[in-house]
Amino acid sequence: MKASAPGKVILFGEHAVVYGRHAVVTAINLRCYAEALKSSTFRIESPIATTSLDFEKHPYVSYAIKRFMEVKPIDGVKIKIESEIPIASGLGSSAAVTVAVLKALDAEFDAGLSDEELFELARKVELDVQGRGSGTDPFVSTYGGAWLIPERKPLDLGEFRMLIVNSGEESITSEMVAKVARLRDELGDVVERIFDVIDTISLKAFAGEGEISRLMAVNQCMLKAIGVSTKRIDEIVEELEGLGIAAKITGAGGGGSVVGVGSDEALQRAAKLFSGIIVEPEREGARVED
Ligand SMILES: Nc1ncnc2c1ncn2[C@@H]1O[C@H](COP(=O)(O)OP(=O)(O)O)[C@@H](O)[C@H]1O
Ligand SMILES: C[C@@](O)(CCOP(=O)(O)O)CC(=O)O
Ligand SMILES: [Mg+2]
Repeated sequence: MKASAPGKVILFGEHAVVYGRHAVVTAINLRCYAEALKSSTFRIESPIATTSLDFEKHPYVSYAIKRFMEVKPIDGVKIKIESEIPIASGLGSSAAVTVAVLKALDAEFDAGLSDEELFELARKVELDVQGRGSGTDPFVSTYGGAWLIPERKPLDLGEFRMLIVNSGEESITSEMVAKVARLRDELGDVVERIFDVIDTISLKAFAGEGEISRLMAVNQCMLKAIGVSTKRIDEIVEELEGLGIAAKITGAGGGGSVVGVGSDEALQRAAKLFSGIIVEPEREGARVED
């Protein structure tokens, strides 16, 4: 059986959300597709590699199968993955592949998982691989839509278009989350206060208070302060702002993507200049594909 799950854009609150602060997040119209077929052995085919269960080359997929087997033991499965979501780019490719694989396993082996049970398994997989995580990505890949996290308050973004510019540098979430944890251990209250500022920004943005471009600019400054921006990301942000586009890191940073918000005309022009893509909110989460 084949299933899919969407990627996501964190508009506000990444990293702070790992420590219980608010984030504003939306699923986007880029999806990861996974096919699961009963088999007597384990095989995983993806754009990355073809392996058996392999916790090095396919950590999220292998842990997803392992976690699924706690619910329903199986003798083997062949998993085939295709994805529209750039890998290690801050768009939640890890959660999307995890949720898509779990949804495909659920359908192929008729495990009868509810959305909440699917999310819980995906959240465990995120922790298995990353050690730390807010569960934001697994939640929004499972349920789709746009939300204020952690209360799961829905947000109607309508056709809110977002520009995604890839920095060309890989963003390895587990490494960036660990880097921020080290800084927090070192600076303690300083980092907590930065998280409080990001928390307030997310709440203001959700309430429609304050100019979104200012909120994004301050959020980006806070992400730079906790060490997850790069020279290239700073350049992209500055150049986009010069084109009248509000811009910030989306996701773990340390590379990956910058999200831009502005007029359709400005976004189209910038997409051409930066070879970026324009994405839209996605209402649908994990689903079985016909
Ligand atoms: N299409 C895919 N096929 C197999 N694994 C994938 C795929 N997309 C993402 N992954 C897994 O997710 C990891 C990237 O996750 P992460 O570092 O969290 O970046 P992102 O910001 O994309 O979530 C990859 O190293 C790989 O293990
Ligand atoms: C940095 C963080 O806030 C988001 C990570 O997003 P991504 O894996 O870079 O798409 C981590 C988390 O919320 O668990
Ligand atoms: Mg990730």
